[in-house]
This record gives sequence, C-alpha cells and structure tokens, in this order.
Amino acid sequence: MTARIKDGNMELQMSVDSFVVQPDEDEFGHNHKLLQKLEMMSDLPSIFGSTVATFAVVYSTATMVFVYTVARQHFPQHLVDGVEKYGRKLVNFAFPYSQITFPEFTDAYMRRSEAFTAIQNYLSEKSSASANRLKADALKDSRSLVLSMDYNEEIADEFDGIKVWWTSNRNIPRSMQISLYPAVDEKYYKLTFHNRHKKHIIESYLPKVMEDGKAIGQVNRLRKLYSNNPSKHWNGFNPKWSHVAFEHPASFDTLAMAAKRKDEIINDLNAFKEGKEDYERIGKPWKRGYLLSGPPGTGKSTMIAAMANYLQYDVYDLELTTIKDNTELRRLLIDTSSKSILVIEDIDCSLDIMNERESKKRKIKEDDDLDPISKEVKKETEETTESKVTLSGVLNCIDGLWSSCGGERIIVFTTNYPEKLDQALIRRGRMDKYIEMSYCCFEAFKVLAKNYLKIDSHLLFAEIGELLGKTNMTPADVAENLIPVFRDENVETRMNRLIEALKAAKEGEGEGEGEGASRPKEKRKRGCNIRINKREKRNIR
Ligand SMILES: Nc1ncnc2c1ncn2[C@@H]1O[C@H](COP(=O)(O)OP(=O)(O)OP(=O)(O)O)[C@@H](O)[C@H]1O
Ligand SMILES: [Mg+2]
Repeated sequence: MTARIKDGNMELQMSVDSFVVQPDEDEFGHNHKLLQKLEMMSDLPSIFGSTVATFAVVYSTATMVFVYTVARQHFPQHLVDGVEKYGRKLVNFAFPYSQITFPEFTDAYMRRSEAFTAIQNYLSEKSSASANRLKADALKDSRSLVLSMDYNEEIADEFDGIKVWWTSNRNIPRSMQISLYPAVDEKYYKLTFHNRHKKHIIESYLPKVMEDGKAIGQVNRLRKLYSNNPSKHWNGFNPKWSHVAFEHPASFDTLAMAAKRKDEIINDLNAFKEGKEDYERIGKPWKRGYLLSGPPGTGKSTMIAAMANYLQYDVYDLELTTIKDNTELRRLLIDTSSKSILVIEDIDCSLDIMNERESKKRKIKEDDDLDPISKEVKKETEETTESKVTLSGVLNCIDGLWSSCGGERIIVFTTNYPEKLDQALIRRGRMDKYIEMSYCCFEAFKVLAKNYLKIDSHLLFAEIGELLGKTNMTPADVAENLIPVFRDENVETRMNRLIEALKAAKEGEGEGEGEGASRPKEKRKRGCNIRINKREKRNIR
C-alpha cells in the first residue's frame, strides 16, 4: 500500500508493492526479518545494477503473468477464481503481514509528502534511542541537531500492545531522464504490521503518528516573521509576503508584568489553543482578537513576541499604509497560514480608520469650506496618494474570508490611543480581549531586575518600589537604566542610576503641573494617562 495525504486526510492506495509476507519473530512467533531480506533482494538491481537479478525478477514476473493469462483463457472462470482465492489464503497464512509505504514526494512536481514529513518527525524521537545508524541534520539556528534513522535501519514501535516496524529506504533513479527537476533519490518509510491489526493500525495508530509528528514538526520548525510587500511588486517571483526567521527572545518569563495579569493572559491563550472542539461546537471561527494598548515602551510588541513564542506561531506584521485598497487587503489575508498571529501595530496611526464615522463627518465639513476647483484637486490628490483601505474593509476581512480560511489564528491590534478607536473595531466578538499595558509597577520591576541584574531581592528594592508607586516610568525606561554602561558594571551602581532617574522623573512630573516641564509634555504627546473608559472595557471583554 502507498499512503498520501489528501485534503488533510490520509488516503491509502493499493499498488504493486502491496504484498503480504512473512516477517520475523513477533507475538505470533513470526520472523519479520525475512521480509526485509526479500526486499533487499528486490532492491538488488538498483543497488548493484546486477543484470542477472533484474533478469530473474523480470523473468519470474513475466512467467507468472503468462501462466495466469493462459489459465484464465483455458479454464472456467469459477475454477480460476477459486484457485486465486485459495492461493491468496495460503499466502496470507504463510506471510500474515502487511506493509504501507510512505514515499517522500507526492507527485512529479516533487512536492514533499506531509505524511512523510510527519513520520520523519515522529521517528526522529524514537530513532535516537533505538536505531544504531543515525543521520544528523542541522536545525533552526544550526546549533541543534535532528537525528533520524539511516537507510535500511529499522525501528520497532508499540501501540496498544501491537508491535509494528518502521524501515527507512530510498529508490535510486534507474535511468537517465530528461527533466526540469534534477534526479534525486526518493526516500520512503515502510511500516510493517500483522494483518490482524490492519484496521486498528490504519484507523488509530497512523492518525496518532500523523498528529504527534505534526506537533513535533511545529515545535522544531523555524518560525517566520512575515511582512507584506507593496502590491506593485507582487508577481510570480515576488510573493505578497516576504519573511525572515522569527527569533525574538521574549517570553512570558521575561515579560515585566504583574504575575496575576500574566497568568490571566497565559490561561486565555491556553484556552484558545486547546479550544478547537469548543469553537467547532459553537460554530465560531477558531480565531481570537486582542487589543493591546498602552504608552510607548510599555511592552506591547514584546508581549506579541512572547505570545508567538508561547504558542509557537508565525507572525504576520501587516503594514496597512502600503495597501492600496480592500481587495488587496483581502488577497493578503487569504495568503496567510493558520497557527499565526496577524499584527496590525498602531492601528490609530495606520490609516484614517480610527473613527471612520467621525472622520467622514470631519471630511464633509472640510470639503464644504472649499471652492469647487480646490475640492476637485483635493479629491484627485487623495485618490492617487491615499490608501483606500477602510475600517469596514478591515472588519469584513477579519470577520469573513480570513476567518473561514483555516483556523487557529490570532489577530492583535496595538494602539497608544484606545479611546479614539471606532466602536465597530472594539465591539464584543471582534476584539475578544483587551490588554492594557501599563507603567512599570514594583512587581514588573522585580522581573526586570531578575532579567538584567540576576537578583531576586536587594536592600535598594524598597526605595525603588516606593518611587515606582509615585511616578510613571515605562518598563523600557527602567530596563534602559538597568543595562550595564560598561562590562561588569556592578548591580548597586545600576540600581542607583535607576533611583536617580526615578527621582528626576518624579520631580519632572511635579513640575509638569506648571509650565516648562519637558517630560510630562512629551508624555502627553506620546499618549500617556490614556485609560479606556468602563463602557468600552465592558464592550471588549
Ligand atoms: N513589559 C516589558 N517587559 C519586558 N521588557 C519590556 C517591557 N516593556 C518594554 N520592555 C523593553 O523595552 C523595549 C521596548 O518595548 P516595546 O517595543 O515592546 O514597547 P511598545 O509598547 O511596543 O512601544 P511602542 O508603542 O513604541 O511600539 C523592549 O525591547 C524591551 O526590552
Ligand atoms: Mg511596539
């Protein structure tokens, strides 16, 4: 049998290599090694190019075909059928094993079989323990190695008390062919098991191998950070998205935030990741929307990276300003894969979609004040320079097409000005969770102290805690003060630098009540003290 994945399901096809043979010793007292020896013999022509072996195989096959054809012509049909039936029974009795082959490529275009990759991942964990000869491949950062079984190696596996055997082998191209694609060895895996367990192996064991293999692949794969290319460059060679390896080191352990809030977000992500059945049952697309708000430097982008690392998802960073219209937006979103986070940073600045209704009203009023010629010139300029992606376009895409093309997707909007966002964007069901990133509190500082100073407590902590309670400093600013100015700068010096900075910020904030304070002015400009009002919060949660 040959296996391939079709529409996400495994499809088994009977082919010439389907046979039932006598493998060596197992729970039935058979010796499945014999099977491999037979296989090795059938591989002899490819391995040694032996004409004798080739001739023997061709001759015996031709003889059998000839005898069978003659018999069919000269003997009554029921007799031939009977002989065939009992012949098969005899073979089954003597060789009660089945095999399934999983070739590396699915078709002539050399597309790699999903089943093959999943099995490779599944076996990679088992090979290192049980196979004697292993192959090593570099993974991700080239520092870690993935081990897999070498050709003609065998691994035994057990499932619900049933023993199965996996072997790895390859077909060496036998003839010179003129092809666009270079001739390569086709690797394959072969699974051998007793006929008695065929149903259980096909219905339970193989789906489990696929699932486990895919999960291992998901963890091992090199994750990607995608960014959208300007549409004028899209063609067969330049895709809509270009990508680099996503190697952001952020994690929830290093994210400076109160532990309770962090746990709440982690639990939310867990519920989403494991909620496939729930979403299906409810009939809701398997996606979740997060709105991250907070002043610059409070860790919104860091949070997204931590989420992606936690879930092992790819990240699509969507730059709305380079998209011409809603059609382009739709094409871009359709081209994203599942198990991904779609990020639209600074949604308030990306487009004039903050409050579409408000801006429409404002625009009409502005246009009314213009004379007809200026109105026409303004319209033309807007048409040629402005992106025509609209809030409704974004919302339609999120709710419609994008939701229906594959599940396990997260969308994250970030903003410094949550109160300016259109209600349609933050309504319940669209943005499922609102996360407000705030200034550095003492608990968040302790995480930063652990990250940067490698300490859990210190005499100076009390003073820092007190100052943090009285002033607004972002985690980015706190971190900046904790970074050593020169190699091996001691911990006290760095903490004292932070204390000075906090005192200066506090004084600055005090003066900010009056005229001439630089920091509060800057903060106002950058959107500090923004708090989403209670009604909006209720809408989002
Ligand atoms: N909560 C945090 N935990 C850990 N590090 C943080 C946190 N907030 C900020 N930082 C540090 O400050 C830097 C800037 O933070 P980040 O880019 O995540 O802020 P932001 O909220 O996305 O800012 P902006 O609104 O300007 O995009 C990060 O590289 C990180 O080192
Ligand atoms: Mg950011």
